[in-house]
Amino acid sequence: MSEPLLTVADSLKDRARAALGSRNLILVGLMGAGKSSVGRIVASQLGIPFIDSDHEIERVSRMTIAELFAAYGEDEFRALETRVMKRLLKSGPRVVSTGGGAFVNERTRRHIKRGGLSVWLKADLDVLWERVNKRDTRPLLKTENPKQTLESLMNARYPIYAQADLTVISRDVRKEIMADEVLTAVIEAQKESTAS
Ligand SMILES: Nc1ncnc2c1ncn2[C@@H]1O[C@H](COP(=O)(O)OP(=O)(O)O)[C@@H](O)[C@H]1O
Ligand SMILES: O=C(O)C1=C[C@@H](OP(=O)(O)O)[C@@H](O)[C@H](O)C1
Ligand SMILES: [Mg+2]
Repeated sequence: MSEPLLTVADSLKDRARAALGSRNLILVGLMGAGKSSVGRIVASQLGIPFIDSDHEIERVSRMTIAELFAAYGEDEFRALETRVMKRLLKSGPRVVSTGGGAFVNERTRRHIKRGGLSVWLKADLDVLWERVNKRDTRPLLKTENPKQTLESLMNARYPIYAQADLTVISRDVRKEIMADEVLTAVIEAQKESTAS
C-alpha cells in the first residue's frame, strides 16, 4: 500500500516547525489579544513545549498576578517578569506567551529579541474589550473606566509592539484559525529571509 499523502494542515505544521528550527516563538501584544490561548494551540501544532510567562510567574511566586501587583506593585512584578523571561528563553524551541507588558519593558524586550522570533497579535479595541471585560483578573484594568485604560495602553504600546519580528491580526475567528495564521507567518518570514 502506498503512504498516505500529507494533508494541507500537516504540511503547514511541518513547514512552520522546520522554519522555526531551534528558535523560540514568542507571542506579544495587549491583554485579550489571544497570546495565552492561541500560543497553546500553536505549540501543540508544532509539537514543542508551551509556556505562558504569567503562569510561570504565578508558579514560582505561588501568588496570582493580582496578588503580586497588590503586594509588591508593578515595578517588582516587572523585575520578576524579566528574570522569568530571561530563563525561559535560554533554550528552545518553545512557544512562550508573554503578559501584555513584557515586550514594553526594555530589558525584557532585549531578552525576547535575542531569544527567538517574536509575533505581535494585533487586535482593535473592540475585539480586546469584548474579551477582557468578561474577567476581572487583570490588575491594570481595575480602573474607573477600564475600556479607556485599555485604549490608553493601546496608544502607548502599539508603537513598541510594532518592533516585533512578525505581526498577525487577531480578530473574531476561531482560535485554531488564528493559530494557523501564526504558523503561516512563521513560514513566510523564513521564505523572505532566505530570499534576501
Ligand atoms: N480568536 C478568539 N476568538 C474568540 N475568543 C478568543 C480568541 N482568542 C482569545 N479569546 C478569548 O479571549 C480571552 C483572552 O484571551 P487570552 O488568550 O487570555 O489573551 P491574552 O493572553 O493575550 O491576554 C479568553 O477568554 C480567550 O478564550
Ligand atoms: O498588559 C499588562 O501589562 C499585563 C498583562 C497580563 O497578561 P495578559 O496580556 O496575558 O492578559 C498580565 O501580565 C498582567 O496583568 C499585566
Ligand atoms: Mg495571557
